[in-house]
Amino acid sequence: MNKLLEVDNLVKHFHQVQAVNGVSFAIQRGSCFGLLGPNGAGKTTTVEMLEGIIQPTSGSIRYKGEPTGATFRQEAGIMFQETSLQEFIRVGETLELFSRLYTHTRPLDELIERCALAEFLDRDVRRLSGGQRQRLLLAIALVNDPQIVFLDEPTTGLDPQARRNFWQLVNDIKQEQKTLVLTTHYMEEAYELCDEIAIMDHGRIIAQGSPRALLKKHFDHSVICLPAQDVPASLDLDPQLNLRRANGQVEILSDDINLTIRQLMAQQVPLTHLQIRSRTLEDLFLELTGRALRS
Ligand SMILES: Nc1ncnc2c1ncn2[C@@H]1O[C@H](COP(=O)(O)OP(=O)(O)OP(=O)(O)O)[C@@H](O)[C@H]1O
Repeated sequence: MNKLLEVDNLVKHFHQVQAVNGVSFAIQRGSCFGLLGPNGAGKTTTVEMLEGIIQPTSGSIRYKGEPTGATFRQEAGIMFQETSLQEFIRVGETLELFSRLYTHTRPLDELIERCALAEFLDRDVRRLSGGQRQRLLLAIALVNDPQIVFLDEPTTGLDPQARRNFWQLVNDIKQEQKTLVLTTHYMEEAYELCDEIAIMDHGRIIAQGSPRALLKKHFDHSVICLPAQDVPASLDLDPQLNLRRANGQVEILSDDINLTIRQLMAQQVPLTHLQIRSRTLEDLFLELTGRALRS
């Protein structure tokens, strides 16, 4: 049995707010499954139903083929967005406190090394940087040596370097064959970490698959980027080409780069600053919803 967690037609209504509107998916053992979407899409509500923190209005969740219960609670690790860490205590004491909650735990020394916490063990948890705090929260999620780990927007607010360091940690955990469920606003993060993603909007899944397969299915185009001042408003291109102007740039979606460049040259558009990029998951989101992921 390769499916560790199966979700069928999950719905959650908060009075008149329809936060989650019937989502279904299965998460394979040892994979990283990502839920992506903008603020309010329903990611946290979905994950909190999976974690058992809130009850679904309807729908089912099965872990190892059974409704989630005591086994799931012992075998799941949760990295909360805002775990309220006990104030006035130190990092090492915090880990000890959480490890006492479980019958089966992972050696703390190993966790401390894995999450690079050795230097901060005696530090008050209020004095940690954003990256250090996230590493501590991850260590807490791993304290019971879970088979499935939930990471809810684990890198929100971190600087790019701290984010990349955190990704390395998550990749190390993946190597241990743990199953991961990740929510994120960052398409780059999903591309880097996830084997499969579900893109959510308005409480529904609007696209699902591996990041590469999704890009391949939806896009066989490249994007030609030019400074806006180099591209005259009167430019006459193939009418099927999609051209958009934003932030001082012109972006042209093209499925035939050679032809598009010939058309630009024929109209004396300077190409000194031309750049060509592949389309990203960010573009995919824009295409599917007509909105940018981060507004
Ligand atoms: N306890 C609640 N009571 C009422 N409405 C809620 C509650 N929790 C969430 N919602 C609403 O449900 C919708 C989905 O919220 P949710 O937090 O799941 O989205 P999200 O995709 O996780 O967003 P974010 O990225 O901002 O965390 C939103 O409209 C939100 O306002």
